[in-house]
Amino acid sequence: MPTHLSVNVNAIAQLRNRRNLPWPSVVGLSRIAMQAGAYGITVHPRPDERHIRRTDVFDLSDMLRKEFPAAEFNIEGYPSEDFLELCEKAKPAQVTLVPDDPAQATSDHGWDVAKDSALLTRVCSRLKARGFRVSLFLDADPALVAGAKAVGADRIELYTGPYGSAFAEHEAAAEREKLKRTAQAAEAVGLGVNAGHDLTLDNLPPLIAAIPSIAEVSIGHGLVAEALIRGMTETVKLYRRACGDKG
Ligand SMILES: CC(=O)[C@@H](O)[C@H](O)COP(=O)(O)O
Ligand SMILES: NCC(=O)COP(=O)(O)O
Repeated sequence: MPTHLSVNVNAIAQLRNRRNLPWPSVVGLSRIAMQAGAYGITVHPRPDERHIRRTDVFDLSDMLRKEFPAAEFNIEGYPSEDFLELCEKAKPAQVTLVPDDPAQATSDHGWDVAKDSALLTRVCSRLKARGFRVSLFLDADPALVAGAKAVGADRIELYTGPYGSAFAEHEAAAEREKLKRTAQAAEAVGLGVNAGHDLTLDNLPPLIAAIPSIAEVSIGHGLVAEALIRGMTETVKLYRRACGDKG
């Protein structure tokens, strides 16, 4: 089975939030992503609503349920009471638990599953009782896998940030190897494997070639950057025409 693509729309919300205007539309662009064959949509609503707002979560959940009933809606975040209640109301297919501090600029590490085992056990059980798949954001370290299994997660999400920022090939190869060994350890104990953070058109194919069993990747920043590049030529032509330029 090919690796599923979940499109993370945080960056679209961040661009929209620059103005008090409704574009670019998070729901509209998610619809386009789904029409293009994405498997699902990912959001990471942060407590300060710097990008995804609570209302986006409900609007996306409604749109996907009505227009793409087979789509996977994936909500990521730190399991505060507010976050858990948001998930319970929005009813995603998957919740990805991330150990982020509210002030953190972006996700930059996975769970310390031993230290947070009581919290994670309680939260996995609560979310799974609602029928949501639970995935735990984890660093590339096979030693962490037993703890993820023990707290009751269904999947792990490999944190690929160090891989995404390793530009020298020998560094990328070393990171890929750690990710591969962690994925193998997870599969050996029956955990599914997702991956995400700073994946791009360049670094994704070698990752999938090394770990073909990755069930799902969630990609936002690189994908949205690529969409802007690929749409620029056509858009400038349209604006030139709007200026009356017939050349
Ligand atoms: C959990 C994870 O890897 C993140 O990539 C996250 O969803 C990105 O968050 P920001 O878009 O806020 O940087
Ligand atoms: N779950 C990881 C994710 O959604 C990736 O986001 P990004 O780093 O590609 O923006």
